[in-house]
Amino acid sequence: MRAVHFGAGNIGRGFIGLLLSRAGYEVIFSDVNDTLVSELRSRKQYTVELANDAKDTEIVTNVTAIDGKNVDEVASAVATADLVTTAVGVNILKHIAPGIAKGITQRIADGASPLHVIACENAIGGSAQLKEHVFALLEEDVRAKAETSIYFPNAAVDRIVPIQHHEDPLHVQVEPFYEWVVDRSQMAPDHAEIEGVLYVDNLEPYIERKLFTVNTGHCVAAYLGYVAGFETIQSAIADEKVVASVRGALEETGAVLVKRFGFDQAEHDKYINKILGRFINPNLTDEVSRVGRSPLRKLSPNDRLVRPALQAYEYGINPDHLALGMAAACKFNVTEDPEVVELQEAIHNEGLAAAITRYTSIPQDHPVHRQILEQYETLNA
Ligand SMILES: NC(=O)c1ccc[n+]([C@@H]2O[C@H](COP(=O)([O-])OP(=O)(O)OC[C@H]3O[C@@H](n4cnc5c(N)ncnc54)[C@H](O)[C@@H]3O)[C@@H](O)[C@H]2O)c1
Ligand SMILES: O=P(O)(O)OC[C@@H](O)[C@@H](O)[C@H](O)[C@H](O)CO
Repeated sequence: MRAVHFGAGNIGRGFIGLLLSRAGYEVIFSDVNDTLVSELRSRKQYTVELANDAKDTEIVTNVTAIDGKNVDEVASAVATADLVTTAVGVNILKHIAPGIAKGITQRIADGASPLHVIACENAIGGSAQLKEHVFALLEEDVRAKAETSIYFPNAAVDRIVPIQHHEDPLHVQVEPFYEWVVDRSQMAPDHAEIEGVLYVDNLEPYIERKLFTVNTGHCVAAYLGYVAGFETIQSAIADEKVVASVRGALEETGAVLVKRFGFDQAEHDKYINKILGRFINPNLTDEVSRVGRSPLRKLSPNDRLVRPALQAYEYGINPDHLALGMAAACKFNVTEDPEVVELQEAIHNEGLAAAITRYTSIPQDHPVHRQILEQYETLNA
């Protein structure tokens, strides 16, 4: 069995590639990073190290790579693959769509078997977004056939993999915990199961619980940690004020999740504590610059801050800590990040109120908008 996985980065090597290799797939990574591609091609294996006290390691074998910049090479790999997965970043999905579309066109012409394409990105409906990009590039007759033979089940993936700083560019350190949940209702009826993946009939509670707990808590810690002068999540979360605000934000998203999905409150409280424990992991060093990266994506209407804050408001839950997180995002000034530069320029040129509306879509007369401005003033003070 062959899997083509887009993105040989942290989660690609440290989680998806590892699980697919363990499950018996030959994993063909497609990446635009020449070093990663040539190292994977020549060595055909790499090491994953667990961030536990024993620093356990596992060698991932049966892997190789192709140049993601070469659309024909990508298309040929997709045309003959048994599975396609991605972990490139949700904003990059449109850039990998041409190779996937060309590969689907080839495999349909060859009469190949049905295919699952699973986007493992931090987003609601990641695979559905990829499908839209891909289908927009297909000829009408191919699109009609692809509708019944190419499946794009949505997924939720959870494993903290920081930026790596090792001599070996392939070595990757990961936290011990992982969870990969795939929406079975969007798959072919006789689909093969990957060991280690949880298949569910309704992904919504899983993806929202993950995104609005792990990722909401993470980015609130990153933004408030940055404002308080901390460089890592581990040092930020050790600060009493930061952790109290993170917990506050997770109580707000938790109240929304309990109402929306009927989760048991006590179970959800345990889930929150478990997530906070993962953030603290002393064997990991996770920089606030990574966790807060792409603030415009994180401030967008369907993402980890705005969506639960507006849902909270609708339910009569005060999203004060989420507003604080959004205010802190507006102070996140890691200038190597193009989204930070754009946000800071917008704040400078249009003013904070207009910039918040532009990126969050929250109108200026909305009470949550007012809360963000108030929290920004609190941070100034
Ligand atoms: N790191 C984590 O803790 C974590 C956990 C869960 C989910 N995620 C999600 O996984 C995705 C990847 O995150 P990451 O941390 O691994 O990022 P990363 O930057 O380490 O990896 C992304 C990889 O994609 C490659 N890439 C970029 N453009 C490409 C293209 N056109 N074709 C092929 N490859 C391309 C990059 O070169 C890089 O190697 C994101 O959506 C992220 O939200 C990350
Ligand atoms: O990858 P992002 O930028 O969406 O979010 C940054 C982190 O919160 C994220 O990568 C987590 O480490 C991960 O989602 C844990 O499962």
